[in-house]
Amino acid sequence: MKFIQLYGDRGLTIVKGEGQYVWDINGRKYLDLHTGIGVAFLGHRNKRVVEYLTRQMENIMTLSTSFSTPIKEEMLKELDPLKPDKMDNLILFNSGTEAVEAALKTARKVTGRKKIIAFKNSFHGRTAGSLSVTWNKRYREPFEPLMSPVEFLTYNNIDELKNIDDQTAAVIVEPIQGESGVIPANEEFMKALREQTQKVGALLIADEVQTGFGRTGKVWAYQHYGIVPDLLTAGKAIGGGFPVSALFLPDWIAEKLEEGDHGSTYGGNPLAMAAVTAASKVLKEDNVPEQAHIKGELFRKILQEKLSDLKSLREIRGKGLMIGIDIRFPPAIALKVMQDESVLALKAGTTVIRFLAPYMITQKDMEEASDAARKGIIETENKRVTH
Ligand SMILES: Cc1ncc(COP(=O)(O)O)c(C=O)c1O
Repeated sequence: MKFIQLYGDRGLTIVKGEGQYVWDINGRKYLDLHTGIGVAFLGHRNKRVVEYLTRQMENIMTLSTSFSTPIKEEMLKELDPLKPDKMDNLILFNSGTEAVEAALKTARKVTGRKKIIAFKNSFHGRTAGSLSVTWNKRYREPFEPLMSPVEFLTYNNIDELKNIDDQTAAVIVEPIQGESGVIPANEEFMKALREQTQKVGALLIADEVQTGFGRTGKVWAYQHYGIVPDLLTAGKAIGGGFPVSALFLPDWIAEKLEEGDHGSTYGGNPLAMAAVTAASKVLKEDNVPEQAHIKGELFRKILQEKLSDLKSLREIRGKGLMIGIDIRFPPAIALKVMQDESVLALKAGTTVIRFLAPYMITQKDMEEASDAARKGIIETENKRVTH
């Protein structure tokens, strides 16, 4: 039997992970800034997460949310101080795309409207609903017709926000566009977006599957912008490595959802709840958002120092530990060179090397990663000249 490779094969067999490192089958150690596309933000096999999952496995692993179990209460208690402003309710799913599907359905039900607005270069997932609000035609077009009507506006363009009208159910936005190249929204844009959605009665969905749970230096990235969205989707980091996602919602929206409106067999299973409980504890006890802020600043400074003389460097950007190095060229060669230097990173957009580091990354790790990036970029420049 063959496993279908929907993501490019990196040619490595990984057998172990611990903190910010992974080891391959030959015992070679790598600094992991790929982190399963941002999932292992709390490090591989975070002790607290392993402890909670192990304990939960000894009790009960699977249970429909029709039944209650003590870990649910514990999770709600631990998550409460971290919840997005005014969002006292949550529904659990298993992947980011599912949380987005639920957000879109909820917006339609609550507003009675159909139109969804998204932004150019957005990425929200690859199931039918989330794919319809994902910008990349290469992902979208072979599967059309998808959900409609959907309109794409230019990210960070305030003028175009007037297209959000009283037919609009919701606007979905990434506070920092991740997949398309680590592109932060600017503050005036987010403020104007909040104002316009409020004016016409459209819901504002912050898709924080990649930015959420401390990665950008705040628990939620919208908190950088002095606004509060109506709905928030989270995934990746929130389970400390376990597959789980969430839709957060305020009372006035939650009250309008009825039994049967949505569902998921695995959503809210006891293991996922144990993972979220542990991850929430770690986030608070280790001041993870603050560490991500401080370390992100340091990492960008080191990268600037080591890379700023390179002629292909366009920009080093991001917030906290969500960092993009825009190099004008496709990053494939650079990523391969870095991997050979024992640093795993990933691509974003067409020309960006992306680092999604775990919060326990050290200054030494940052220096090694920056040296590897330098080598990779120089090799890219040389190959582009000679070929
Ligand atoms: C902002 C955003 N939304 C949604 C998704 C989809 O998440 P998943 O791959 O877990 O379905 C991603 C994945 O990268 C993402 O970055």
